[in-house]
Amino acid sequence: MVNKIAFIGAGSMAEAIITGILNKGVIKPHQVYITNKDNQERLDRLNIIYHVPCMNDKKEVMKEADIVILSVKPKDAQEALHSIRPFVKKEQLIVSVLAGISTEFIEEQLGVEVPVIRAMPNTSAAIGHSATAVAKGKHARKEHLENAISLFQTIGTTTVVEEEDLHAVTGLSGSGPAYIYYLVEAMEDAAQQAGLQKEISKELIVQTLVGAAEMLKTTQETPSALRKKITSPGGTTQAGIETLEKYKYQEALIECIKNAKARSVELGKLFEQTNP
Ligand SMILES: NC(=O)C1=CN([C@@H]2O[C@H](COP(=O)(O)OP(=O)(O)OC[C@H]3O[C@@H](n4cnc5c(N)ncnc54)[C@H](OP(=O)(O)O)[C@@H]3O)[C@@H](O)[C@H]2O)C=CC1
Ligand SMILES: O=C(O)[C@@H]1CCC=N1
Repeated sequence: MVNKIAFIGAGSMAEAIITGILNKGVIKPHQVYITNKDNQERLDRLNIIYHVPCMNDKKEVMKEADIVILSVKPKDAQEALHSIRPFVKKEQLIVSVLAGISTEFIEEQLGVEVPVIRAMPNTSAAIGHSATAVAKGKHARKEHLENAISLFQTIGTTTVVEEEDLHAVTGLSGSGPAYIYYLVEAMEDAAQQAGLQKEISKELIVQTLVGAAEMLKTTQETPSALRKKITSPGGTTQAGIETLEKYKYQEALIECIKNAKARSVELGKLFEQTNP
């Protein structure tokens, strides 16, 4: 049973996870402690919205926390880890959502044989629909992995992967929602240019995405088979898809995910270099 969760880092991802876990009701606001670097205004805002204890006191936030969620940017990893190092206990489970940063680095920087789980959720956690992947570090055992899975299960699906695969996962599903929002931005622009009212186009676009996602989830059919059913020879979809082919839409997406993965690898290399 989890009595206390500590968040080190209070940005977008922390807030998405906090919203998701509190909405489920399994964890109560008084069990979630949050700290950041120095942005008091942000802590006050989170306290007002979620009624969670927020403070600029790492010792107090870390004290008796069963799970510590690291949610700072990769560039701030070392400083944040050093700032909690004096308060980390071996019994605590450290869960990192940092892109690119290895469990080995976290273990080294904390200097204790603490169990570390590396996770890659996405911001759909806020509504219970994250696709999260998790991998365990050297000192993490089966029960630690199970605890992390239980936590992330409250905010969506959880998939166990090898740690080396988390770079690819980051490029695919960690960043993934942004690619979809980018697509929607373009669909909204196109709708506006075609003279559709904003409210009307919004409803149509969102339901089109929801419907397509549900079809992928509930039918046994491949995306390609589903696409072909919409594409009448000589029809409108064919005209649309031919335009996407002309602009190398699929190639662009493949390169997008490859580059996001490569950036995750790069972030690890950049920010795992220890400063003396
Ligand atoms: N956003 C997303 O969609 C996803 C993000 N992630 C990962 O989550 C992590 C956080 O990302 P995101 O929430 O977007 O980032 P944000 O910039 O929104 O938040 C970063 C937080 O870290 C805090 N911070 C910085 N330095 C320290 C420190 N030394 N001690 C304590 N807190 C510190 C900041 O505090 P202050 O404001 O005071 O500077 C801020 O609250 C990243 O590593 C990212 O790779 C993973 C999956 C998805
Ligand atoms: O852009 C980033 O680096 C983070 C990691 C996954 C999503 N956002």
